[in-house]
Parts: sequence; structure tokens; C-alpha cells
Amino acid sequence: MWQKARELSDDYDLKEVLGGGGFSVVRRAVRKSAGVKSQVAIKTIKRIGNPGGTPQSLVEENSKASKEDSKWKQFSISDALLINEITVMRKIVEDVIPHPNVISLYDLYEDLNGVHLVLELCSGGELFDRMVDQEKYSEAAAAAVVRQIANGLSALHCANIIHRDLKPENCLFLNNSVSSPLKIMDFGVSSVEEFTQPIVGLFGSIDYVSPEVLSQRRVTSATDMWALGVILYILLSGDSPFHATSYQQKQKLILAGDFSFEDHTWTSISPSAKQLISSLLTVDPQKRPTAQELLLHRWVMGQSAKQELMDAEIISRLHAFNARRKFRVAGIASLLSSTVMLRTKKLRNLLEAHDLTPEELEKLRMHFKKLHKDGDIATLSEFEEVLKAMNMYSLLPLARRIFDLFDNNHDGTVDMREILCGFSNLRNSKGDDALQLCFQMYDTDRSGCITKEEVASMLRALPEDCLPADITEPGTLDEIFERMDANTDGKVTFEEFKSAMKRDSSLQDAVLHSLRPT
Ligand SMILES: Nc1ncnc2c1ncn2[C@@H]1O[C@H](COP(=O)(O)OP(=O)(O)OP(=O)(O)O)[C@@H](O)[C@H]1O
Ligand SMILES: [Ca+2]
Ligand SMILES: [Ca+2]
Ligand SMILES: [Ca+2]
Repeated sequence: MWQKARELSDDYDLKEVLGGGGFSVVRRAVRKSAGVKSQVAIKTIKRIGNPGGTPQSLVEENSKASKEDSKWKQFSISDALLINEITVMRKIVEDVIPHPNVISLYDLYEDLNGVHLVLELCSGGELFDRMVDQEKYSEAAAAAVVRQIANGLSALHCANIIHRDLKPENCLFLNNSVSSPLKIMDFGVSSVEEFTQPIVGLFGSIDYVSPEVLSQRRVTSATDMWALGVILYILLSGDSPFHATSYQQKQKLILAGDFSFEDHTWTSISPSAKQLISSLLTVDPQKRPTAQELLLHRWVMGQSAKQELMDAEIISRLHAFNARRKFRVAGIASLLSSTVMLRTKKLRNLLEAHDLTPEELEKLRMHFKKLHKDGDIATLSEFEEVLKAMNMYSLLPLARRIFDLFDNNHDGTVDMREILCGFSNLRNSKGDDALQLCFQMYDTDRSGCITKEEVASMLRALPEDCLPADITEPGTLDEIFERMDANTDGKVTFEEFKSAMKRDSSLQDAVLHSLRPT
């Protein structure tokens, strides 16, 4: 199974991109010699840079590396992540799958670009996307989800595997049927107890992070149970358990396990569900129920889970939560790699310059660390300092906008890791996201519409040499605006914005011009 001489392209036709993260891209693919498992997902984990010069096979290397500490040091962070994911997937192949709730790995290829994992294709969508689309969303439906995740975790934990990054994005439905299994996936930072060196997570949200991870104490399988508690809290309320106006504050709440069922919607939720959440969100990991225990819990088994439709307010909050979550990932990510924007030549140059490699990202992170020693929270001026340190002067005019987009609670600070995560996603985003971001940048008051004043103020905020040459001519701004405002109500919605851009590439150039540093 673990050969490396074969070529991926001999065996599979690669199709559209399904997703990806900082170091990887996932594509749908079809096996050339069609069989039952003809549709698969191929996750390509890129190998970038090879400090040693001669290419070494990481697939071979990984069996040694996992046992010898010293081996790890010579790998870059992307190599370390890659070796880790392969090591964990190997263990899963040996000890866990086939399992209805854990993603299957069918095969593995390696070439100069990196390592390709041939995975079971999950076409049923991400956990929350499906939940918010459900017509009959009830406690019973949430319990069924918890049951599936607990079932998967139970198998992983039995094999001494800790997922460490359990979150709704990493749970996919296998297919679109109502009875589709839910699969746990993305073992990039997972660890095999007493075997691999855990990778310290650099990117991503802290929403699902447990107190022991924050305080850098021992991580065990109970850490995954905490994350499941957070997921369940969100499923039953539409919001995160730990709310704060700053990152530090949020950390404090998590460390203290300080959450509540005070919101009025909790009165409609069964007591046994609340009791379950409280037990999962216990600060002492040893007091949390295990995955096996969860499977015997009355509410999880469905015995005490209500069948009635959930309160409409919970559902609409869940929608909003899901939209925010997606936007944070799409966010800046999209600005720099959309095919739509690539039509502008200068912009393309800018984009190429800022399509960051993992090394650059790591450098960015280091620069940031130097500036700001305690934690990952940055102010705008710190963010600008980092951009300067990185010689990314052309992004400076955009700094405030980028920053605002990530300042979710408007307290003037951002979680730098979210911005880094955004940068690291640049390569894999799709068309509309870029326009969406562009639109958001104009929509300064976040009303969902752009007014002429907003376009004007955006243009005013930019250095003169960034502006179209004829911008000061009377009527230029009006003209730009009127071409967008299809129903002439003085406001431009995202739909109008989008279709104007699609209709008219010179308009698009004019609009994007304002985002274009010299
Ligand atoms: N087997 C699969 N079937 C369908 N879609 C998949 C599959 N694996 C991954 N994807 C899609 O690709 C996205 C990224 O996959 P994955 O989480 O494994 O990548 P990653 O690089 O580790 O990303 P990150 O760590 O940033 O979440 C997933 O969120 C999902 O949308
Ligand atoms: Ca993921
Ligand atoms: Ca990952
Ligand atoms: Ca507005």
C-alpha cells in the first residue's frame, strides 16, 4: 500500500478543489480503472522547501522520525505537519478503520510536490452547514450528531489517538441522505499517545480549545471531549459558550470553565442535555465523561432528547454563527487569489508577491511574536509593524481594512492567528469570496449595502497614487456607482455588486483599482 514509485495521475483524474488549509489542498478525483470506490478525495499536503537539498522521502522517513526526537528538528514546520498526519493516518489504517465515523484512507502517493492522501469522499457537507439546513432541527437531531462523534472518538481513543483539533469543520457527512454517517477527519495535528510528538497548533480559532491546552498541561483523550462539549453547546444554543470582548478575556473564561445557561432559550432545553454539557465542559479533564460513557448517556442515546422543533431563535443564531465562522475563514483569504481579480494585471503582480509560502508565514509569525510577547492579540499599529517588517509595504494601505474585518468584536484588537490563517488560505479560495471581501471593505458600517458615500470615503482613505487617474474629474465617482446600482435606489447590495462586476470588466478594474497599491 505504501509504495511511492507510482504516479498519482496514472491512477486518478483530478477534479475540482473541495477545500484546503495552509499547507494542503483537497480535490475530488475519479479512479481511472473504475471500481466501486471510484470517487475519492485527494488531500495533497505540500512539501515546500527542502533545506537538506536532496529530496528525501518523508513517507519512509516518518517511521524513524516519530521515534527519534532529533530527527524532528531538521524538518520545517510544513514537513513536521506532513509527517505527523501520515503517521496518524497510518495508525488509523492499522487500528481503526473501517469505521462508520472515521474517514478512511485508501492509498498514499508521494512525488516532488508532496504527499497525496487518497481518502474516502465525503460529499454530504460540513456538520454545521447541514444542521442549519435541516427542516426539522430538534434535540434528537443534535443527539444523533453527538452519538456519531462519540462513536468515532471512542474508536480513536481506544487506539490511543487524540484528535486535538475537533471542531465542526472537521466533521463531514459522507453523503446527502438523511441517514448519512458523520465522519471525523483532518488528523493534521492529532497525536498518538506516547508515540508522536504533538504539533503545537499555530492557526485557527480558540473556540474549541480546552483549559489544559491553554495552560500547556498534558493533553489526553479528555481534550477531545471538551471540544465535543463546545460543539454541543453551540448546537443547542447557536452560540459559543465562552464570550468575551478580548482574546485574553476569552482565555480566562475557558481556563475557569466559566460559561452559563442564562440565555432564555436554555429554558426550553432538557435538563439532561445541560447536565451533559456541564460534565463535558469540566475544567478537570479526569472528571469529564469518556466517549464510551457518552454512548451510554440517556440524552445521547436519544431517550431524553426532545423530538420537538428547536426554538426558532436558536436556529437563527446557529445560522448567524455559521455564517460568521465561514466568513472568518474566507475573509482575507479570498482577496488575494480569486480568478476574478486576477484579470487586473497589476493586482496579479501584487497577489503573486503576497501569496505567502509557509516559510514566509512562519517568518510573519516570528516577527509578530517579537513585537508582542504575551499572546497572539495585535493592535492595528502592531499589525502594520509586522507588515513593514515583512517588506509588505504594498499591503499597508489595506491594513486597516484587513484588520477591521478580523476585529470581530470591534475592540481594536485581533487574534493575529486568524489573520495568519487567512493569509495561509490564500491559494485555495474560490471566485465569489474575493468579491465578497471587496464588498465588505467598501461596506464600512457593515449595513450589508454600499452607499455612494462609502465608496467615496474608501477612495479618500487611500493614498492618491492608488486612485484611478480620472477620479477627481466630476462625475467619475457617480458613474462608477450608478453602474453598480442596478435598481437605482442609491444602495448597492452584494448581488448588484457581483453582477456589475461580472457584466463589466472595466468597471471591475476601476473598483479594484482602489484596492491596488502602486
Ligand atoms: N474526504 C473529503 N471529502 C470531501 N471534502 C473533503 C475531504 N477532506 C477534506 N475535504 C474538504 O477540504 C477541507 C480541508 O480539509 P482538511 O481539513 O483535511 O485540510 P487541512 O489542510 O488540514 O485544513 P485545516 O487544518 O486548515 O482545517 C475540509 O474542510 C473539507 O471541506
Ligand atoms: Ca480542517
Ligand atoms: Ca488540518
Ligand atoms: Ca453600508
